[in-house]
Amino acid sequence: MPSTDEDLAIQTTELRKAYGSEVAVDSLSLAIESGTVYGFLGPNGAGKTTTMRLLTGLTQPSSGSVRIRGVDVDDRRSLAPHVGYLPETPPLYEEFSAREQLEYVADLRDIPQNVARERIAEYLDRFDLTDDADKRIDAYSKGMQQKTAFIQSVLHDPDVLFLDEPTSGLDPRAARTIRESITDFADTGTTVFLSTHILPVVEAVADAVGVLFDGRLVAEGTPADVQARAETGESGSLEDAFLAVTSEPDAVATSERE
Ligand SMILES: Nc1ncnc2c1ncn2[C@@H]1O[C@H](COP(=O)(O)OP(=O)(O)OP(=O)(O)O)[C@@H](O)[C@H]1O
Repeated sequence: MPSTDEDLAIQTTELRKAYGSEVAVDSLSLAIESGTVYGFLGPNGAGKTTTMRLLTGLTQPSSGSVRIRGVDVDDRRSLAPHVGYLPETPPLYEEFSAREQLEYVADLRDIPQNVARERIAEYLDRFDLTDDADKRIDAYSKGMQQKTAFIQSVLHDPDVLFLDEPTSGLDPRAARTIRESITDFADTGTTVFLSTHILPVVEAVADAVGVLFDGRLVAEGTPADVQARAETGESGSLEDAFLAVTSEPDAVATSERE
């Protein structure tokens, strides 16, 4: 059954972003249904972070449009309660402890204090941060900061979650906790837009994959579809497919349009 606009958590139409003569994102049309975990892949400089910033309204497009849950992305007041974003460089107050940071974000998000305290305690425990929760963030390792940043992006239970390299700097246990959290969110209907270079993470959690190359979407579908279309053979991994479609973008883009 064709999806209607209301079923779409993320919809972009002919999205384009240029910085001077440099076109970072071009002709990007996405239609991502609610509850999907969408793995967004692409080599360095392909335009993934720019896309994330467009999808979260932090950057204005040169042309094209973005709708989140059917609402124009510029309507930030309506969307803020529903959207979570873990950027590449997360904003954390280094002089705060993780607990203070999370309580501060909970307050900004209007989460009632008793609910916030309970939720924060659960997440700190889940991410093995309880013992360090009252230390200043500037004394944290990169991984501890990343875990704190992940928690702050999901504290308000968003319907649409944007994650830019969420497992960056994390040890295997913490990375697994993030993967499990993504799956748990998806099970409760959250849409997760996940940008990462770590293909096994995408293979483990994504229902759909989009591959960006030079600002354009060169392949899209289920991980199995993308592998099949890249003609990497039955034993081909997502990595093989990624390498194939990001070296011959024209061929795949053409087959996508047929
Ligand atoms: N603020 C900016 N001003 C000028 N050019 C920019 C700006 N932001 C991004 N670009 C350019 O846009 C292109 C896409 O960059 P972007 O950071 O979106 O890529 P990416 O896929 O996230 O890369 P990586 O995987 O390395 O993080 C690059 O050529 C980059 O130099």
